[in-house]
Amino acid sequence: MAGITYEDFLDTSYEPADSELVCTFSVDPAADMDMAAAASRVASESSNGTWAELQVDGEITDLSATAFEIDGRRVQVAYPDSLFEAGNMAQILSCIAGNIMGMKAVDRIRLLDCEWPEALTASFPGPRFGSAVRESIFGAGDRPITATVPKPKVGLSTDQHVQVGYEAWTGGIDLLKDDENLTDQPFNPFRDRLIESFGARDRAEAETGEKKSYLINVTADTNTMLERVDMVAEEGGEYVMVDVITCGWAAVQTVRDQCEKHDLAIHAHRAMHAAFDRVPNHGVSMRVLAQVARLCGVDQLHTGTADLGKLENEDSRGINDWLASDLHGLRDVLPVASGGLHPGLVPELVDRLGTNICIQAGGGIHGHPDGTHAGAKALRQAVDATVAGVDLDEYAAEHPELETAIGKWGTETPR
Ligand SMILES: O=C(O)[C@H](O)COP(=O)(O)O
Ligand SMILES: [Mg+2]
Repeated sequence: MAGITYEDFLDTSYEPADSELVCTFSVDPAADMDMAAAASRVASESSNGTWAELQVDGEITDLSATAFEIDGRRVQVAYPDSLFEAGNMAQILSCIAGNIMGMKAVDRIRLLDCEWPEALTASFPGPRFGSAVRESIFGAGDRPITATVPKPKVGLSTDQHVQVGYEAWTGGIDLLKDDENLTDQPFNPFRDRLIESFGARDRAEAETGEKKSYLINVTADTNTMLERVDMVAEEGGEYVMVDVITCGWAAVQTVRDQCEKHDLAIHAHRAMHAAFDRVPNHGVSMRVLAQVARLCGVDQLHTGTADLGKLENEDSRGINDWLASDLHGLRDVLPVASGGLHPGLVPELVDRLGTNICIQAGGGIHGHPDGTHAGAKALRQAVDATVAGVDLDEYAAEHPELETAIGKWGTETPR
């Protein structure tokens, strides 16, 4: 490294090797810095450089990254394979989305996209099931699967929560889901909720003849999560739910290993993703967070509602397409559209995102004027009509629950 300066990390004639991880950034240099200097500092600080010219005795492995493309504010950097510890997502992110995010050489920097090389990809398990859950668990054929999260998101007692789940299941919903901030609070303890919900699930299955399942939120410190994963398996579940951003990717990787032992699928809620991806031109894009989630092995991931719901989202369609695309043989991930959805939005949602999705509604079911059971029926009716290619108003004329939902919310996008 002796005598190496920032400029040595910039080479616009460089062609990345297939084995390298290529990252695309948006870079706004600091006011007193030109783009070439900022780009070389990005490559330097995220691989083996620092602010000073280093004096190192003897030979060391050259793990320098190379900024090889600058196009406007778009900068591409190639990282040598040997910079990374195989299968260690925390270490990878500490390189490509680490110190550079706060470096004074840039005003703003956003990691937009990654091209994952084969060997690094193969060091991760990827999803155990992916979108195959739609068919293998629910036999859903061409239709999106549906989920609901009881509201209010916290405060319902176990009995109340379970009753809401039962009414939703028997109304036609496939999946009951915990909300992101419901785990094991005294008003609704995890173990009681798990056992009583599975009892209600069994009754709902017997009553409807349909498969029903439950996304119970195991999010906690990692050891506790592993105990909860074991508990879900022992009691006969198919899934666990994890708040993947707040608990961190290392924990997700550990949960993924435990789920492999029990044949459980992972539903990934993305609460706090917007802290990374909402500010323009800074942070880590949802596209990259989704890539990381797929590598770490979640089966279902919240990726937004294609601008139809209550939450801001980045390019749901593009992210979903990436989750379905080939990634050196890794399984795909089922996208979950959630946040402010209701029956009237279903046709447009399916038009924008297709049917290989999970449609989830909380308020759009439990806010139905006739209650949860009617709300669940209305959502399922909207899905069935959409998949059959029948106009929603026409279908509603024969289905009073849907008619009431459309009468209340129409096709409006909530805030
Ligand atoms: O966790 C979620 O995705 C939200 O709780 C969905 O709730 P909403 O449908 O009421 O917006
Ligand atoms: Mg929620």
